[in-house]
Formats: sequence, structure tokens, C-alpha cells
Amino acid sequence: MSRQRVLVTSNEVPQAGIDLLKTKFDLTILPSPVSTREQVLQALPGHDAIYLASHHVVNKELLDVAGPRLKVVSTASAGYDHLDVPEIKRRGLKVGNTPHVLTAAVAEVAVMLTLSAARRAYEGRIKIIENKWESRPQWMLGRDLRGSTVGIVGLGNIGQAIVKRLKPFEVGRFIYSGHSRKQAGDDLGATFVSFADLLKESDFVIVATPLNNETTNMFNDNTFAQMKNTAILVNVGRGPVVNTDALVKALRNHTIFAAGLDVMNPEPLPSDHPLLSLPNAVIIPHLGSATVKTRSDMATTAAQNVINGLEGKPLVYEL
Ligand SMILES: O=CC(=O)O
Repeated sequence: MSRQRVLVTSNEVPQAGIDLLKTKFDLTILPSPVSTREQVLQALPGHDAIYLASHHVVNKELLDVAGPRLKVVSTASAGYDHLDVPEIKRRGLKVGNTPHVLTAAVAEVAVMLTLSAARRAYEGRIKIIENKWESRPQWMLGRDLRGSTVGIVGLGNIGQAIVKRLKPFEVGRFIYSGHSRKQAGDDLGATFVSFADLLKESDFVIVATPLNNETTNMFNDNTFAQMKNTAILVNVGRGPVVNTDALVKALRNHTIFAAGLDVMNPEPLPSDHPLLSLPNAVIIPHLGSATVKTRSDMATTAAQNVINGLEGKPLVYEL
């Protein structure tokens, strides 16, 4: 019997993942680091599984093009807002992602952005470059984590990992919002509050929620107006949770103090975007999981999802 065929959408998938897949299947590896949708659609027919190395949208169109042979969709990411999961499952396909293996890396980035935004790291660098270094006592003062109230929007795995990492900074109080109070929150000493109370009470608001209908544009003119004008917003979830125009306004008008962003809308952010002109916005280009080990772990997990799916076993992380 001929071997099953797996389409891999990038030629930069870490070797550990490729090696795993190669032992079992014939691979078609698209010849660019980030393939276009056209390349994917053209190559897909005749494959039993697709390994998504970046956020290709999997919808009816793609599934129709794939045809009946496709059995597994495996995304090398924790987020799956690019997948039409109900449609994939309706067609009887297995679909999996790679949570947990990137939790620590993303939480580390959240800590970095929290501190960088609070202590004006980007603005400080601009001052040096512009030859505006002053040494007066009231110059470039930031905000303390110590004694502060940190609000986590979405206390999932990543939100919990952020709380654990921020604790040694002697944070005064952790609060979180979401659907319901969680045992993990109790275990961490974090208090469940309404979203409105979180906005009102937090010195730091850290977004670690997935993107869905409920969370799209959750931060807008109205929500920024409810935050403290000393507050710092950090987003490591998904860009569209925050309305970008509203954020630009809030930062420019000092409705809030600063922001630290790993994700934003749009991505990639154009180099002339107004967000980049704001000294109180610390921005990195969606690097949450971008460490050598984490990307390798994501690749082996996504590969194992493919293997399990094609061998009729439960996926490691099944959606
Ligand atoms: O954003 C990164 C991921 O969802 O893995």
C-alpha cells in the first residue's frame, strides 16, 4: 500500500517535526518559509493531512479543494481562530493544535512587555537617540509592579503562567475576568471579577484571551475610558481583541499610560502605522512562541497530531 501523504506549508518547519513525519509518510514541503494561499490550494489535493506552519485560513473553500482524502488538519499554533473548526469536524476530519508547549514562552514575553511598557523602555531609547537624555529627578518615571493590581483577561494556561511569573514582583493583587470563577484562580490567589471591575481596578491589564466573537474589539473607546489613566495594557492574545484606532487614541491622549503588544491588528503592521509613532507603545512582531526550543516542541506536537490522526488514535491536543 502506498504511504499516506502530508502537505507541510513551509520549508522552515523545525527538523524534529519533519523527522517524525518522514518516518511514516510521504511529505510535500512547500518551497517557501511562508507559502501563499494559492500555493497551498494548488498543492493540497491528494493529501491525507495538512500541517499548517502559519495561520492559513482553513474554511469551506480550502476543504472543498482538498477533497475527500483529507483526514487531518494540524496547526502548529495554540490559537485556532484561523480554522473553521465546526466545518472541519462536520466533515469528519480530525483537527489539532499545540497549546501548553508554548505557554511558558508566551508568558515570558508578557512579563517582558509588562516591564518594558511600565518602565518606558522604548521611549527611553528614543530619548537617547534624539540626544534628549536628562537626569532630573522627575524624568521618565514609570509605574511599579510592586503593590499594583494586575488584571488578567482570560485566565487560561497562559494567563495562569503569567500570574505565576509576576508573583515574585510583589504584585499587590491579581484579579481576572472571563466566563466563570476558576479553581486555578483560587489556587493562585487571584480574584474573579467582572470585566467592568477589572478595567476600573487594574494598574496592569494583560490580555491572554483567544479571539472569538465575544472578544473581538473587547478593548474600544468605551473600555479604554473605563481604565485608569495610569494603566498599562499588554496584549499577548490576539490583535483584534483590541481596536487599534481606539488604542492609538488612548495612548496619544494619555487615556492610558502605555501599552505592550506582541499582537496587533493588522499583522504585519505596516511600517508607517500610527502605532509606531507612539513613544508609549512597546511593540514586538508576534514573537510569543519564537524561541528555538518552543518552536521545535510545537513542530513535534503538530507532527504527532498528524501521526495520531492518520493512525486513528486520539490527537495529542484535539479541538
Ligand atoms: O500566536 C501564536 C499561537 O497561537 O501559537
